[in-house]
Amino acid sequence: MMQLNIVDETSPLKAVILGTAKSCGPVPSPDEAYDPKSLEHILAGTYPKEADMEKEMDAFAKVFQKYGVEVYRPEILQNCNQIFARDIAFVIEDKLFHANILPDREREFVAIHEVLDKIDPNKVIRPPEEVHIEGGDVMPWNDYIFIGTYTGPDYPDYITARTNREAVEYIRRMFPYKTVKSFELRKSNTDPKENALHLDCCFQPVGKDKAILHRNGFLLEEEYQWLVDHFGKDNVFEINKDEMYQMFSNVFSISPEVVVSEKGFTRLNNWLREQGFTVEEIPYAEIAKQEGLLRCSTMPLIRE
Ligand SMILES: NC(=O)NCCC[C@H](N)C(=O)O
Repeated sequence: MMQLNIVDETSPLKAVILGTAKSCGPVPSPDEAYDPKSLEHILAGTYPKEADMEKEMDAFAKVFQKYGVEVYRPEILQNCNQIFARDIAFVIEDKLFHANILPDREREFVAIHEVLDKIDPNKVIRPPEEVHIEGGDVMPWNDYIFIGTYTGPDYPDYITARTNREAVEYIRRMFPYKTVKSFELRKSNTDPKENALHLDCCFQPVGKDKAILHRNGFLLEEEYQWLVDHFGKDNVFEINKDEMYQMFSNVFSISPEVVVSEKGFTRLNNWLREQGFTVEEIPYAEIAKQEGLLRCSTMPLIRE
């Protein structure tokens, strides 16, 4: 049996699911897109090619190999985009939650059966139907659980709003001894620069006490300010609109000292190195065209 353990975003990684770009299907039609950045590239004729994305994911897998991380891959489903393993499930402490994801993406979950078979069935939990939640919005951070949400009355109009009020209440009920802190995110179905698709598209902790953050991703100034105060202004790397669009906040921590990042994120990578991090740079700009990057492509199972 696999003993799951995730209580933060950065402790040394032991086991992870990494998505796959294999057999991800033809270029979607504009009405099949479920995020504005994919839509932009579909319309411009620049949607990423499977072979290019596979190369990027291979580079990511090699970094895991270098650090001795056990990597699981989903079973390949025909013509199914399975790159973003993050959203289909998430682990908090020793439990794996089966996300109530956008219906367009539900098919992706069954493909991780190799991992599910190794987990005590009592530790695999499916929230009730009214709880909409995706792993990109969920971040355990020691005594806290951070959750990105959108609770406006027009929630049903946004295909980019994936985690609702019921989800925040549900996680509070499941973890009464943790502080569940929710953040209202800015949503747009059409403009990727005005859309924080998930919390990890505008914020992520790195190391033990630092964070990458984008103010405009948050709808409420006081919630953004809470994060600045929590980490301390000097520990926050503020990114601009274009950097959020490039997915600067979606790097991935292998440990408190090692961060995997995109090779073109020069300003961020320099800052990380100045702070003492080892930065493992890989190419990931093709996958970035689908409004997801490195954190989105992983689903951590065990951190030490
Ligand atoms: N955690 C994430 O932000 N995941 C990225 C998911 C991108 C995918 N195109 C989606 O819209 O679901």
